[in-house]
Amino acid sequence: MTRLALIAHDEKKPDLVDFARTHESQLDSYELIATGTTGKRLMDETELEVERKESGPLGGDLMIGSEVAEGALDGVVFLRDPLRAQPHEPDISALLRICDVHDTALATNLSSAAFLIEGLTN
Ligand SMILES: O=C(CO)COP(=O)(O)O
Repeated sequence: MTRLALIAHDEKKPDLVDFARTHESQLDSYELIATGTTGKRLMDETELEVERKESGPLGGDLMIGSEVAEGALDGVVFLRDPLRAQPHEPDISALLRICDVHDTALATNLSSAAFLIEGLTN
């Protein structure tokens, strides 16, 4: 089964929820994981089932990165806030890096996220 991670920084969470609603039937056929607060928002605001990891600043990005390293994930949608520095920037960099190390599909904005899930379906 396709396993996809969904993550968004606070300013981008509404965009991710909208994205998840738009693609809900497709996402519903995947195993979804998310960082803590993102996962809660998705579960509260859509019908999707999401396995929640720790919140990003508490290690959630690293937990998702470890799944990438294990080859357990088919893709990562990570709507980063490009306009604000995050306290856990090293963890964010680590996640992006490990996606590149393992050639795991990674989308960091909505346009590429749409391509990513289209690609996962085909
Ligand atoms: O900070 C995050 C990703 O770097 C997201 O974490 P939350 O989903 O817990 O807000």
